[in-house]
Amino acid sequence: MADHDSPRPGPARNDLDAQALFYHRHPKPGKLGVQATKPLGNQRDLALAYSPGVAAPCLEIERDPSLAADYTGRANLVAVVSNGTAVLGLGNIGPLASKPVMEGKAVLFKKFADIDVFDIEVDAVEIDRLVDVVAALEPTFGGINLEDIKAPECFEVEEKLRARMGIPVFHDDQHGTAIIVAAAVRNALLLSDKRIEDVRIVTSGAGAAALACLNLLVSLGAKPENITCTDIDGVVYEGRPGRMDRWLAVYARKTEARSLAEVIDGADIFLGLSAGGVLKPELLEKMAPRPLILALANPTPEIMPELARAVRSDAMICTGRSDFPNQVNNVLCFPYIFRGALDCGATAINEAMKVAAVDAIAALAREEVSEVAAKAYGSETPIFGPEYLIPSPFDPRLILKIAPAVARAAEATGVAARPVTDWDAYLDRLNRFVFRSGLVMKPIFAIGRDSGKRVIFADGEDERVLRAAQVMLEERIGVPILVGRPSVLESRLERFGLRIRPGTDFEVVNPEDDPRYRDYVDHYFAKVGRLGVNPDTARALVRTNTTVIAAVSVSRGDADVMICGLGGRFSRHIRDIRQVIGKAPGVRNLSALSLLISSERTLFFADTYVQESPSAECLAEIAKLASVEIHRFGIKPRAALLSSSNFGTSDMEDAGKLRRALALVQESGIDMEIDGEMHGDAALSEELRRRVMPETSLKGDANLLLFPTLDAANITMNVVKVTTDALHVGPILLGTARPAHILTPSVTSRGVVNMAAIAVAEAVQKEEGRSPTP
Ligand SMILES: NC(=O)C1=CN([C@@H]2O[C@H](COP(=O)(O)OP(=O)(O)OC[C@H]3O[C@@H](n4cnc5c(N)ncnc54)[C@H](OP(=O)(O)O)[C@@H]3O)[C@@H](O)[C@H]2O)C=CC1
Ligand SMILES: CC(=O)C(=O)O
Ligand SMILES: [Mg+2]
Repeated sequence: MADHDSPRPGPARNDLDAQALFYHRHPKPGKLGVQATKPLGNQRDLALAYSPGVAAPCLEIERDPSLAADYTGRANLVAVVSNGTAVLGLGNIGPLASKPVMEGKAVLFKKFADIDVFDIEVDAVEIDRLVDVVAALEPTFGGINLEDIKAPECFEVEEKLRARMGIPVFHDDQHGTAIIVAAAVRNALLLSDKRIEDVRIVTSGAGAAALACLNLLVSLGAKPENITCTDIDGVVYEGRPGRMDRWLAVYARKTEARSLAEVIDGADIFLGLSAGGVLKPELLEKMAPRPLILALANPTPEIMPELARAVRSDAMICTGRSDFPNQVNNVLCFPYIFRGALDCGATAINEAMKVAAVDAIAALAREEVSEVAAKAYGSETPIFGPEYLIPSPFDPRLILKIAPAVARAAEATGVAARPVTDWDAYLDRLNRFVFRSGLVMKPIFAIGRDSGKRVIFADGEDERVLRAAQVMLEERIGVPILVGRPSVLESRLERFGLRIRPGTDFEVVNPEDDPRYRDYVDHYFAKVGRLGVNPDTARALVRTNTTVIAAVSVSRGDADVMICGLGGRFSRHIRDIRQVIGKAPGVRNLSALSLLISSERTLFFADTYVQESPSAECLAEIAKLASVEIHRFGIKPRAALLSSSNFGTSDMEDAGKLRRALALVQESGIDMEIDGEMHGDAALSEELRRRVMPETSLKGDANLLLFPTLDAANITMNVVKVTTDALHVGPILLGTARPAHILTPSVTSRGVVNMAAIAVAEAVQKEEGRSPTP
């Protein structure tokens, strides 16, 4: 094994570490698995997948190697390769310890661009050994993403591999970072009205990332003579003793200056890719007007934005972190540049493709933000300016802009082995990916962030709620109020290693002893006194029934939204909510919507929990309420009324009911795509649907499935959930006067957070009077 500079044994050092360890360990160790993409259910499948059938594709590929893209997963498979010599800011921790980072990169590739990854940690510090190992992997992969390999070795490793391999080789820490930096520089210079040819650049850091950034900036017009590098030993000057390889020598200057303080005078751009805190605020005073400060060291930038801002109010500031504006991080680039490269069978990622990525990213920040993209940014639509120089990593347009730009550049420069032929179909495929990825919840979190909405949890003592409450506080998506006994809450928080504490971090409603008890009883009795509940029972329920307590709290305005149902029967919880919170004005019936997010689709189902056999009127109302909810996710609802009858093939009572519901929705003038009654497969395939109903008013695949009965909806939803390994979000209770949701006993803590976020988003939009309307 390699020598490791800084082994870090021992227990978690802080609360985030503890959570990260738990996250990586449960429910299965690690972040990755392998999934089969073909059925293997019978003897015939086995004969096709393996011997003897597998011989046919083998021989085809032997005859024509390019067919590997048609018969294997190679064309969508990238190796994330590291030898662990420069892992994030952790240094040389070795290949084994780097594995969580490489698995992490793999997950980002998959989530943001649907690219499959094998993470390859190689025990090889010597350049030639590493190069030999990676080059020998060419038959397996469509691309190589080198990661966290230290400078200057990384330069030679990449150079040699690019020369030897016929697939893209891309050192992410160099070029991914450089592309984002170049996009930020381009936009900042537009705002400060400066030309790249004229600007003076000073770096802190002269490693993999810094030198690659400078090379790209020079190729875009920056003048080498306007650039000065500094590193841990100060200014990089000609003849300096110590490391002076051919990559660094390009930027070694003839100068008597020896420190950052001596060279920052008049600089337009500070490029920090070194270590936290190295840029002292007083140095900023010397910079040119409207300077750009790229303080990109992770996790602590070279200077914290607030310190920089205090000295230079005219500065534009970027960091590598997500908690400040202008996050310059290579995650904004590597998934999409590989997407474009793989989709055209690129044999390399060349300069033109990198520049295309820079152009696409920079232009995206200057574009007006669409309604859907705005959801990635929270309630405030970003406007191009000093606080928004580059897009957020969650901007759904990134893949749609960068991948095609890169593929076009590959084609134009002759490195596309399989050029895209049908651009409309390609863009359509990328679009569909964006909306079926796990980013579905992102707009909901963005709406609720920093809203300060108070979420009361009836099951405050439940471990899942305690974990969820901590996440909510960290993610700033609402202020939790927990119904529970303070001593129990304290001891459980301690036991689960959670940091939050009652009183300081969240409010508690103690059912055994709360000063508001009498007021709550009065409030409750006023609601249920004429529903068969006598005063004694009301008093007892306000002590013992935590759903009643939460509902009264929301009804009185002590909380904005409520979450219950982690235990007990749905029917009891909904009775309490009905009685205390009631229905929204104009709503005739409460109903429930469930969301399933799988790798293939995002599907909403209704009514999964409340109305046993909804009437046509009720179904029409469900369609309308569900449509409002789906709009909140930034998704355009496309509804299908499902039946065993396909456009009039049956006269069964339920089929007639669905036809009446369709007519009611259409008559009501609601602007939504809806059709039916139809079979489930016709709903999910426009092609099948058009075969029997060419005039269908529903375009594409339905994403809202409406059922004639609760049984049908609930059974289908659960079967789909298990067979597609989907994430269930819900049930989302529709039609209440204030947001109130009843979870199911199998919910996870992540499910609790998701539902709290949905409730908060609903409260925010209702308050703003801009609840999306169909
Ligand atoms: N935001 C983003 O997307 C990315 C951020 N980074 C960040 O950039 C930094 C460098 O990464 P990378 O280039 O891969 O690493 P390297 O190890 O290749 O380079 C680090 C460079 O920083 C210099 N340096 C270290 N400490 C100091 C200091 N106290 N003062 C001045 N210079 C110093 C080093 O000098 P010497 O060689 O003499 O020690 C070296 O030149 C890390 O903090 C990393 O987190 C990196 C990639 C992407
Ligand atoms: C962001 C990244 O790749 C790094 O810090 O190494
Ligand atoms: Mg890295």
